[in-house]
Amino acid sequence: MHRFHGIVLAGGSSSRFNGDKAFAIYQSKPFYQHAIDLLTPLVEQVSLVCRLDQTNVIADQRVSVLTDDDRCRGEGPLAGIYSAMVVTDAQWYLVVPVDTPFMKKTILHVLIEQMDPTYDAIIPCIDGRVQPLVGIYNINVLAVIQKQLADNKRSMHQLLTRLKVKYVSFGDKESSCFVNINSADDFYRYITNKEG
Ligand SMILES: Nc1nc2c(ncn2[C@@H]2O[C@H](COP(=O)(O)OP(=O)(O)OP(=O)(O)O)[C@@H](O)[C@H]2O)c(=O)[nH]1
Repeated sequence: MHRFHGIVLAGGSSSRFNGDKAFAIYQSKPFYQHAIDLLTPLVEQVSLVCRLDQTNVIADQRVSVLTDDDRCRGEGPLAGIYSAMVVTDAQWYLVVPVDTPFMKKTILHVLIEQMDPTYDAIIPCIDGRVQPLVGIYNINVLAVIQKQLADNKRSMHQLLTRLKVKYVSFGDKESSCFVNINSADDFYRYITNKEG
């Protein structure tokens, strides 16, 4: 068993985006590569969990490319976390979504510093808003996730109510790191408009 594994969640349907968010380009690099760059120096191994149709396009030697387990394929971020945990062997999992291209290592370092074996998860909060897609989860949560999925409860927030969570607050200054690109409008507002 290794200690620390990274998970990039990339298998969403991008239904609010014009195209596949995983391949959207920011600073000349696809979003999925930003996420891999972020995790690679921090963990022992990285898994990227995506849809079947993405597997031929994702090219990065640094990661294991996985798809969702048959039992929960396409059932949301919880399915992605479950699918990586069930085929890997680690104590802790550092999770990032593919659509937060401004996330910084410094934020993840703060979460790592807060790791504590008496908790199930270490999760950031911005202005009291919980951000469960970026976080550290103990392997203990696998059984809880499995039960949630079996009960058709796919909400990450709902998962957190079942766990012992250490919340880590970040200030306003860091809120830009958590910006989520969901729509073409978000892409224009935060990327095209700024990059010119
Ligand atoms: N592996 C996997 N990842 C997922 C799944 N659903 C969402 N994700 C990822 O989880 C993160 C957050 O998901 P959403 O914001 O809902 O993104 P999305 O589902 O692609 O977008 P919408 O269809 O617009 O909701 C993104 O990084 C997605 O790629 C899934 O079923 N499996």
